Amino acid sequence: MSSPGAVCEEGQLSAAQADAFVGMITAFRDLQSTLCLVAPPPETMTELTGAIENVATRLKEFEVGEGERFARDLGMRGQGHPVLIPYRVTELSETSMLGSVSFGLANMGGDGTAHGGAITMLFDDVLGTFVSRRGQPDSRTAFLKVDYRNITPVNRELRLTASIDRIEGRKTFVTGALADGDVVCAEAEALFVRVLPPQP
Ligand SMILES: CCCCCCCCCCCC(=O)SCCNC(=O)CCNC(=O)[C@H](O)C(C)(C)COP(=O)(O)OP(=O)(O)OC[C@H]1O[C@@H](n2cnc3c(N)ncnc32)[C@H](O)[C@@H]1OP(=O)(O)O
Repeated sequence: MSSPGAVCEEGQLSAAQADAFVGMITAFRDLQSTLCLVAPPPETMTELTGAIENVATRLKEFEVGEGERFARDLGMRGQGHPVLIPYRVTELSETSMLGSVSFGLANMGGDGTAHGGAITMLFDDVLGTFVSRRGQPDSRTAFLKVDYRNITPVNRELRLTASIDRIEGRKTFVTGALADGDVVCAEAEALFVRVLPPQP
């Protein structure tokens, strides 16, 4: 499966490495989504479990230390991580961000709608990355409040916004929203606190 074209700004990977890694992650996401749709016979599941275990065993040959792991290269906005939700940023200023996101079948809770936990994870990642780039690097989520205003459909391009509302010392207060056209799906409010050495 081909990748959608990795965004690797500020990352440490070359374009070729990023494209190949995102291609692998995209194939893995397709596997996760497909697993949510099927009802195979037991012998087929046993056979395929072996195939999946073989892939994991092969990949373990390439384990590296924390600073060298491709999935840690967060310049790829969720694209380069097997569990995070990939999103795109279309406009970025010092205090605001506009982007888009589409939840996949692997993020579904039920009836074609996104799982609430997946929505919260998206906000944590989007707002945390935004704060790190535009507010204060090395910040951690102190609190994250999410209001689920309407159902969030999967397999649909949604509008994603974020803004830094104020910075007080180590504290950055930020808000975000997810919308399907004119319908607000969810809103988030969060505080990120810059950690002090020797905090990990
Ligand atoms: C380029 C891409 C890069 C990479 C970008 C990375 C993107 C990924 C983002 C993911 C982010 C995460 O998920 S991070 C993982 C989830 N979060 C965590 O694990 C954090 C666990 N908690 C902690 O480590 C700690 O509690 C901290 C660091 C948040 C705060 O501890 P601290 O440093 O000792 O600070 P502390 O004195 O307690 O608080 C400092 C100030 O914040 C306030 N404060 C602290 N917690 C709260 C709170 N829950 N609600 C209200 N206010 C709070 C205090 O009142 C105080 O205000 P005042 O008295 O000064 O006024």
